[in-house]
Amino acid sequence: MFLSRHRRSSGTLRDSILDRAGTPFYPGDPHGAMTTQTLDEAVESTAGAIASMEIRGAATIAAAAADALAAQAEASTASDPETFRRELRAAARRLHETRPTAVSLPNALRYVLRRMDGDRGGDVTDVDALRRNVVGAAQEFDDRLDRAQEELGKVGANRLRDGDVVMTHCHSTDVLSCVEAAVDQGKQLEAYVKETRPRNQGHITARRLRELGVPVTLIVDSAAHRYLPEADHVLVGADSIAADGSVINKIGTSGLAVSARELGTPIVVAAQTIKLHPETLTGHTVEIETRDEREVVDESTRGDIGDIEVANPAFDVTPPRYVDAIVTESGQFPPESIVTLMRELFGESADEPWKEPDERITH
Ligand SMILES: O=C(COP(=O)(O)O)[C@H](O)[C@H](O)COP(=O)(O)O
Repeated sequence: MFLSRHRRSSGTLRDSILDRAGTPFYPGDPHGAMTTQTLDEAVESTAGAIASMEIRGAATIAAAAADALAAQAEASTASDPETFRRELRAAARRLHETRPTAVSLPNALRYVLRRMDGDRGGDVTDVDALRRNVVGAAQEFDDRLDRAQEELGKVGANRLRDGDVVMTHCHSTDVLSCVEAAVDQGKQLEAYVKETRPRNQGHITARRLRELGVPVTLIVDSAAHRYLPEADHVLVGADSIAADGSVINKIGTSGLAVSARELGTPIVVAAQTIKLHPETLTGHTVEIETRDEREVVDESTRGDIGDIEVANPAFDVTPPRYVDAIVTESGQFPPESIVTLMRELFGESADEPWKEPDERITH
């Protein structure tokens, strides 16, 4: 199915890493008792690929993390349930520490770990039953991601009319799903695609849109204001959505949204509900990742410029007043009402099942 291909562009990498055998348990684990156990190579490779952005984009990261937990479960040689559970928690911690901003990552880990004991609440005494639960939950998570992306695509497509021009920022598989559904309905669309410095994810979007038959004009980020009057919609994805409706997405989204509001162009955020950040319900803020300055200036340019600061935040926060609609698999919402959906899906608090029981705090 095409929708899976949106999200699984890192599939070759993921498939190859799932074949490899175990490596020594990672040294950062504070629990000395774990040092004789192993983290599967698939966990290490996936964590490395997420950190280096070979696997990137919130939905793709979430699917890769769930798959890595399944690989850990399949490879585990634990002889008793408590050792197995500790291994899975350690694998989840390794994945969790890779990138801080996309909440789809901890939400994926929560989904799988909460189902590890099935409905027996910690009483499972058989390692094989735990293994089956983890593998089954990871598969179920993947299937739900695919379905959610397909459903939200249909909702987003309803906002797009034949002949519309969209402007995009970064590369979002949720956004592409909306465009694909509109194209499937026979609508002709055109796109202005922002290149999205410093990593140029706009180039991926441009390629995918071309594959869908959408004519693309690639523009530098600073040309957005110049071309916005020709766009009918700004379409962006999200890494996290906070309880107040703020949207955390690739750096440059907030400036684009302010420009679009000024010029009267509607801003639509395409985001499956795994992008809702449950910890923001209790006042926590979303950490914005800062990445290496070499993404912005190469070493020879750095040498020429001399002794200056280079800042490279990967994401920014768009306040809800600049967002017209958040499109999810459960329908579209004004940003201010997303909190209701968040409470429905996550309750009032978010647990951290990757932590050892004695380290957990209630949010
Ligand atoms: O900001 C990015 C990617 O940032 P990075 O390239 O730094 O990971 C995307 O807009 C969201 O993750 C949504 O993507 P999706 O809709 O595919 O989940």
